[in-house]
Amino acid sequence: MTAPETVVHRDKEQMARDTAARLITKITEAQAARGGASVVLTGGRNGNGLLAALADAPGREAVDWSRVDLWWGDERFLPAGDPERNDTQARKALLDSLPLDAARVHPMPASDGPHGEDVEAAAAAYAEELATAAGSGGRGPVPVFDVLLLGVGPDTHVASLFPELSASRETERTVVGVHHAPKPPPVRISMTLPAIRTAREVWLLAAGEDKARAVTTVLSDGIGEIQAPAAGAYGSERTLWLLDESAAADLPR
Ligand SMILES: O=C(O)[C@H](O)[C@@H](O)[C@H](O)[C@H](O)COP(=O)(O)O
Repeated sequence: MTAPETVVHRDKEQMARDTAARLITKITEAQAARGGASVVLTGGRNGNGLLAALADAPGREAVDWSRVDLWWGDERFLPAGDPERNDTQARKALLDSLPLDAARVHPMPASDGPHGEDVEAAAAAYAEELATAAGSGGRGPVPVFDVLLLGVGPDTHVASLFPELSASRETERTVVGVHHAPKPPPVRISMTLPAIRTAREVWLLAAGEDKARAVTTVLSDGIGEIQAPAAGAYGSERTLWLLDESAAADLPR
């Protein structure tokens, strides 16, 4: 377990800009060292704010986007193209403007795809896609993710792992179906904490005063990962909490 580091930014806009620059650096370093880079995206306002900042980042041309693998940490289980889907929002914020290799962009299944409304089958299919991509060079059944991004919910959820739900207790599978999510829509697909923890670096994004309690709960109160799933989200090499002043307001200085 890597101890969480915190970086506090003036506001959410500065957090997005600085994190975009940080991600460009991390991707270019990975490409120089290993020929490619693997990033797991997250949904939500902070996650999409980061992608929008990347779209405007001066350094974005430094990345060879054709050698970036993109995965999702979670998805709202809706029909393809639904505006509420995380991948729809990511494409609008950034991806559609990048020269990505479509074969290296891995959206989670949609509810009108080959598995229909069977979210468990859809989750199992994504787990299989991860395992296939892992091959022999992966970390067990998932590829080596250079950066895994997570927005943090006001209730300390990350991805679609909500407090006390069974998905947050999963110890074996890498991807599961989620029902009764308190954040709509209720049916989702999510990577599990064991899958998240295989990433080299896990970056948690929390900006806004509505996140201050969640940040303090996890970083100061030492609450467990079932009650506070963000507490179980850490990387094998680094865990970074990227905050703004509002979200960090209740942390001991
Ligand atoms: O599907 C989703 O909604 C996201 O994956 C979710 O995990 C999000 O990152 C958090 O809820 C934070 O969202 P905000 O940044 O909008 O607060």
